[in-house]
Amino acid sequence: MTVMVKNLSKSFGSLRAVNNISFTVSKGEIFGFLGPNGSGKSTTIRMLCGLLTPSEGEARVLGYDVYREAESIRQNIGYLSQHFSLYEELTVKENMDFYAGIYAVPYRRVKERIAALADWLELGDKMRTRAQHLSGGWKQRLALACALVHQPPLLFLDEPTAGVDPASRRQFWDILKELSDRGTTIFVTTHYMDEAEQCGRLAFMHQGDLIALDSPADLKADSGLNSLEEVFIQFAQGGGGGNE
Ligand SMILES: Nc1ncnc2c1ncn2[C@@H]1O[C@H](COP(=O)(O)OP(=O)(O)OP(=O)(O)O)[C@@H](O)[C@H]1O
Repeated sequence: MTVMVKNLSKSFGSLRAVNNISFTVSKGEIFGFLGPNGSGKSTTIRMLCGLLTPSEGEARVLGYDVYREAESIRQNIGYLSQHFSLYEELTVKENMDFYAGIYAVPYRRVKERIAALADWLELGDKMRTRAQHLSGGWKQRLALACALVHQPPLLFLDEPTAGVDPASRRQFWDILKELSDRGTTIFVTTHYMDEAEQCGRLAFMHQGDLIALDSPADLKADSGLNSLEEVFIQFAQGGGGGNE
């Protein structure tokens, strides 16, 4: 099991941001994590990435315990958020080199690794371009390359396509699908329902609770609604139709 979460909670003072959630994610799955603003998605991701200590419950990521082995989790996962940090003054290649260093990619492997990623993500003719001169879609693609430079078996994406144009978003999802076909597990939050539709399973968060977890097709069938958009709105309004 790539991710195992059992009765996990996080409180900030009297606010219960994540309330007793449980689920598992299997290798190679594209797992969509949905919910309205403030429902606890980022807090959950931060706990699973080893960036925030839970208040209660259990979680293991790639077999590592989130309480005792947070550093191992951070070194072995890929993480990309909407606020991806590229070094604007550095070129595409220098950014990738920098992240290879952060993730301790063995020196003798760095060159081939970067060349393979550049080739696959079609960054080859932009290697000497400074990040600041790239468009939004290309910046995001470079950020993905940086997040993959250590070949993580699990990639966390927190609203990775916010502010990216539709064509680039579609290309980005083609890349995610290819990654998943190769066995990389993808854990992704999004507010775009066309993206949610591409996930194998979707989890819905509502005020810290996990209120539904199923495939897009079964979520629609069980609620009797035609679109994920409608399912989302129903869950967001009252948590109705959940399986708890
Ligand atoms: N460090 C913190 N201290 C206090 N409260 C926090 C902290 N981090 C998050 N919260 C609160 O916890 C709740 C859940 O927030 P979280 O960011 O996990 O939601 P989200 O589902 O990711 O929302 P969004 O879609 O806006 O990113 C919110 O009420 C938020 O204000």
